[in-house]
Amino acid sequence: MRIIVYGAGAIGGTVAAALTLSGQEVVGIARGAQLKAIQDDGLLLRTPEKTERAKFSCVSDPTEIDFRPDDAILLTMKTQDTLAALERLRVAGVTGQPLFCVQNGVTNERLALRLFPEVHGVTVIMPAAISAPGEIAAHSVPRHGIFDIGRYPGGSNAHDAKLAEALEAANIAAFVSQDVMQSKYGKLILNLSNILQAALGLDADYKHLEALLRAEAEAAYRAAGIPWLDVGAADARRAQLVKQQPIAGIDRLGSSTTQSLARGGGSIETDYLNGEIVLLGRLHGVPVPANTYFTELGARMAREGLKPGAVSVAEAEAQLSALGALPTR
Ligand SMILES: NC(=O)C1=CN([C@@H]2O[C@H](COP(=O)(O)OP(=O)(O)OC[C@H]3O[C@@H](n4cnc5c(N)ncnc54)[C@H](OP(=O)(O)O)[C@@H]3O)[C@@H](O)[C@H]2O)C=CC1
Ligand SMILES: CC(C)(CO)C(=O)C(=O)O
Repeated sequence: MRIIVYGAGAIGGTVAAALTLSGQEVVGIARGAQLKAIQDDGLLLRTPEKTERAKFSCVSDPTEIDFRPDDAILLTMKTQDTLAALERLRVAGVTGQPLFCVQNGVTNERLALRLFPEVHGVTVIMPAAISAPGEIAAHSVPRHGIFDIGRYPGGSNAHDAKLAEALEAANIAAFVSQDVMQSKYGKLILNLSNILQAALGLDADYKHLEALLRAEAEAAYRAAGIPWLDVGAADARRAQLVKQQPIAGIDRLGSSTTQSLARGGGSIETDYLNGEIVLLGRLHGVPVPANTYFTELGARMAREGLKPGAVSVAEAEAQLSALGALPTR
């Protein structure tokens, strides 16, 4: 098996580097400064314990790859970039190869299954960031992360087992799941806070707003009949396998959404995180004003190039009160 990592950023870069360092054949797909850096000198994987350089082949588009029947393709771009990437895979002649959505949210698998038959979901617990072009900071020890892996929409097959084996050899804890979407819906509840941190800042006190977003999500899930699995603090595997630690010389890590706003690339994943709850609310008649407000705020911040922390908690509270999502003070 060869592993194609499409989107060699924070998660894709960690996975591509760790797999390469374990002896696995990897081809990355990247763009911009990240592509140039990887092509020039590989990817530097920095962890709290060590720094290692991984050299693997990296291209700018799937059409540069001569795909083989036993390739496994990992999608590791943010959700707003998935559809364009899937279309490029189709142009490149990918057909029945397994496609793994190593991404947050629950939209990617459905998008992929429209175009490809062998789609798998992966729930990603892996705090990581691009610290500079060609350099990834992976903050978790003793493992780089925990992945739950399963076939979409349910069950599992030999492709899941094979990928899990390769990831385990690369220090990523991998568990084959018979219902991976349950854990992805659980992870989505955690990711509703991404925009809180991104908009209000790393040190803001937004626990009350987090509770609001989660309560709306749980009401929407119940109305839609969607089961979910708690993969937060209640997940006993975390304490053993993913302890987030600082890396000398690297600034404090923010969520993937904070990273997007800090980079200012003009797009954000919030439409597919909090926006998923907005969609469910609209489909099932459940009021979700707080998720709607933060989804629209995320879009505005990306559009206007606002940096993380540009909005105050008081401003967000005032807007939410006006929408009836919070009691008026
Ligand atoms: N970072 C984290 O700690 C975690 C992230 N996740 C999830 O993992 C997924 C990936 O996030 P993350 O790694 O943070 O994102 P990043 O933005 O760090 O990495 C994605 C990379 O893919 C590149 N890319 C996108 N489209 C293409 C394309 N068509 N061709 C080539 N390269 C492309 C992006 O380039 P460009 O920058 O130019 O857009 C970027 O370098 C998301 O769903 C996220 O929510 C899950 C858990 C933790
Ligand atoms: C939950 C969290 C914040 C963990 O890294 C994440 O999934 C993200 O950064 O998107």
